[in-house]
Amino acid sequence: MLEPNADHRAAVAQAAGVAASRITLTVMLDEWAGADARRRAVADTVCALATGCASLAAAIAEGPLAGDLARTLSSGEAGEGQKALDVISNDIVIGALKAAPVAGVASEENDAPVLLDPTAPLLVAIDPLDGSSNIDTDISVGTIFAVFPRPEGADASEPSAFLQNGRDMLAAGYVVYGPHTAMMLTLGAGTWHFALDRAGLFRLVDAEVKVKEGAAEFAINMSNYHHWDVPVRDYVDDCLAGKKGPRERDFNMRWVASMVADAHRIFQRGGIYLYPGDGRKGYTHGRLRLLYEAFPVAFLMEQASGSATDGRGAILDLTADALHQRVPFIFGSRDEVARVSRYHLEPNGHGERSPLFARRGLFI
Ligand SMILES: O=P(O)(O)OC[C@H]1O[C@](O)(COP(=O)(O)O)[C@@H](O)[C@@H]1O
Ligand SMILES: [Mg+2]
Ligand SMILES: [Mg+2]
Repeated sequence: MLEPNADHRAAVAQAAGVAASRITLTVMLDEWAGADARRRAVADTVCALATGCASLAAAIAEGPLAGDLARTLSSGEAGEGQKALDVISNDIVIGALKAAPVAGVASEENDAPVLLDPTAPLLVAIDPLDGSSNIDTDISVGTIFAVFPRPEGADASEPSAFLQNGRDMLAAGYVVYGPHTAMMLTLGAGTWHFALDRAGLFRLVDAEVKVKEGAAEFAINMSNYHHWDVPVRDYVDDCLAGKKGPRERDFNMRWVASMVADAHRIFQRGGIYLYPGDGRKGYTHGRLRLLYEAFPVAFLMEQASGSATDGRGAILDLTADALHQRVPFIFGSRDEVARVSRYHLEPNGHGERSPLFARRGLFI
């Protein structure tokens, strides 16, 4: 049987030029929390989430050997039917959060908040499994989470407790279950990158993640081109025009259809992700959910010198007005996100755009 042993791993690490042993998430969190009670609560919550995600990684790694994880249990609007693995993921992460100081959980998989310890200081918003359309194809999926304070006196079983501003978030992160399992985490002072080892520990890869500028790579589901509004079409047209267009360089395109995997690539090499609102029924505000998809990724991005917008303003300046609210979501390298914002905010020719390339159309 091919079972990688410690020697094998050390050899790989040596060959890759990295240290074989790295500082763990638990140690980082412990150091960060110190004697501060609020920080300690956040650290315990992130630890609980990490434990849940490590078990989930093991279940996902078994694939079809763990049963038909991709079987559809119910169909939903916007192609979001619930799959078996969605439900398993939800049970695992909520089960793990029972050990943390969390009053309630707003999950993509539950219509209403799930009440845990009503007097606890924190709330968690979570997408237990992002990219569920990819389960049966062995493509990366993920978990996305946001940690909020429980407002004074708020009842965590009520959606209103969760309807907070993006800048109220205390911590946010995601775990991507790819060829290796990785976590991106922010506690509000930078973005940290970890990888899961075979013993189930998240080990530090980079404590100063920075999203590069100047990348020529965009991610969008091109099949929706004819449903987009003018600013988004103009932006993509300009990228597609390549060297002969206003951008004067060729662009590459990627679309994993697991937002976490697209985000993870952008953290590694820059670029931009767009899921705008479009003309299809149910897609006026795009597809992604504000509380547990856009907020956490926007927080991670801003803490890594990237940015995130709905086309009009920073995602983190929004205040949620419904638990499962959708939002047009554009994030990535700061220069590209700023450019897309200009296309939205400057209807007549997008600032520096040459009239040769200007499209006439209705500004939304
Ligand atoms: O199939 P589409 O419309 O391109 O949508 C893909 C997008 O939908 C999502 O999968 C939504 O996440 P869920 O799997 O949690 O519903 C994003 O991760 C992804 O970018
Ligand atoms: Mg999702
Ligand atoms: Mg999901």
